[in-house]
Amino acid sequence: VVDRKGIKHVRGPPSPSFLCGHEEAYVRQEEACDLEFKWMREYGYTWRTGGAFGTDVLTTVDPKAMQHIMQKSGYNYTKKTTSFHMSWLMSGPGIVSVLGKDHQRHRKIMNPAFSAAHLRTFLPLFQRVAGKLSEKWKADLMATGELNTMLNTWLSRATLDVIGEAAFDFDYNALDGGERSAISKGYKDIFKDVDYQLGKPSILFRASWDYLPVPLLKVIKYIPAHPWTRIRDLNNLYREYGRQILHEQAPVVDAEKKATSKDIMSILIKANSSEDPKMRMDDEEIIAEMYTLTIAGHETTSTTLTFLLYELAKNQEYQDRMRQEIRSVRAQITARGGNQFTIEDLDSLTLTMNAIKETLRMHPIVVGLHRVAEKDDVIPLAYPVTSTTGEVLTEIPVRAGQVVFLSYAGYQRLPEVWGDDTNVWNPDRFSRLETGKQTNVGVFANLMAFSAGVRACIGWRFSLIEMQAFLAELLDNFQFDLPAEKVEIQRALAGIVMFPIVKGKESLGGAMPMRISLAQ
Ligand code: HEM
Repeated sequence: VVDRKGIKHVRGPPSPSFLCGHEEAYVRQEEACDLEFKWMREYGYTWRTGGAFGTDVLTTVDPKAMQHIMQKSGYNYTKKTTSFHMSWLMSGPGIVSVLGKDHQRHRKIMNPAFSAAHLRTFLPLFQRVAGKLSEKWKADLMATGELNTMLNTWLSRATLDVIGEAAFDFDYNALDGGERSAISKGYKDIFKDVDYQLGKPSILFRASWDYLPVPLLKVIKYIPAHPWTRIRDLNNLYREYGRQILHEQAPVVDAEKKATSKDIMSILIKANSSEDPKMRMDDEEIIAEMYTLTIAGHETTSTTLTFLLYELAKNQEYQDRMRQEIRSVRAQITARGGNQFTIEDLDSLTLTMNAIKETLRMHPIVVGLHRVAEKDDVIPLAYPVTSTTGEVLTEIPVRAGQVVFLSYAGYQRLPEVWGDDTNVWNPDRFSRLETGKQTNVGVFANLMAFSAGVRACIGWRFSLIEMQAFLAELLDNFQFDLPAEKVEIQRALAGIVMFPIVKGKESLGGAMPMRISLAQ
């Protein structure tokens, strides 16, 4: 191994500014991830970009590097201060904002509620909420014949109701727009308000966190200016609800009901009380977990569904085929005297599953993640790159403290892995992919959309079943078309989170106008 100081020998685009590096250009891209798609073509699959304050960031879309960093190195690659502290400001000490041993403790207590067997029990809930959404659309369609609406808003409310009930048996009442939907209003566009189109001062302020002690960072929450007040208000609102929910959840409130409760929080509270007292979560952590589950578990799923239905509106032929497959399985269910899809029925919907995979591939909601090497290390590459001096690099030695950006969006466009048409939404690719030849990464379908390893998405199976159930209900009943008036949808970035907006109407926030009618 050649010992080197830093990664200066790795090629990459020249840094436009010592202070901000490429960070400003990255967050201000018009179309999410166009920059890395360009750099991948120019420099190969691993390159160097500029971070803030003259630092170098190793950026990669290489599957072997991802497998090494996220899957094989345990906690040796940690989160950047800006990212875990931002989560802390939003949610408090929940699973997304704690590190190392604390993270292990949280994860252990949360895992039982996310077992494959337990998640199956949520299917009737997913179907009930999808059915409710369906009824609402049908009622509107009775009056108008055609519904021109913001699809993302409806789906976001539906997935919020789902996560409320699944996570802590709580009715957010978002689909009905009821009183408790204060929280749903509080969440609306939170990522956009906090992270969208950051200017230089915000970028530098956040980058400075890497150099400050964590106790000092805690006072950021008291800064009386946007976006910190916005975060604080939501956090306060949430803590109020959290305490109320925790009280409603306490075993003393209704011991009989609690014994049979299957929501995530009940299982978590049971797992917590059977832990060694030193390892237990306290109330503050449990409330933070509720907030975390709500924020991690609703817009991610609803935005993925939004992009999927957008692609179906553009690909009518696939939409028809998907609907036919759903209806033919539904006919079998009726023939056997049933009235709802079972998990096995949903799994038999190959076209639906392929559409979900393809949407996660093309439109990953979390476009990539930063990690920091805790120790000196050597990162192996599946696709060697050429150094500034013309050497072929098959691995990259890094020093402790090196920041790495893993672009999931970039990896998921590699022609070597996914085929030549990677910029086209083509779900049928998943029926012909030879997965045996690929480097094994991620938790599902070799995608990185749910990340990988010790901090992979805990809710990926939950999300898949939820999406399958919603699609079976919605495609059976409705036809999705682009609006009659042409609008341009852009993929906007808030930090590393992607969401759709209408070009020229950015002030609307997340938006996906859609024309919905009854399916023939
Ligand atoms: C399509 C939907 C989803 C996508 C694309 C997604 C993606 C991700 C990604 C990329 C991470 C890693 C974040 C990081 O390391 O900073 C993550 C973590 C997480 N996700 Fe998801 N997620 C989805 C749905 C859900 C759902 C439905 C839930 C809950 C029911 C959930 C709960 C979580 C939690 C708690 C974490 C933190 C895990 C940890 O740090 O140990 N997610 N998710």
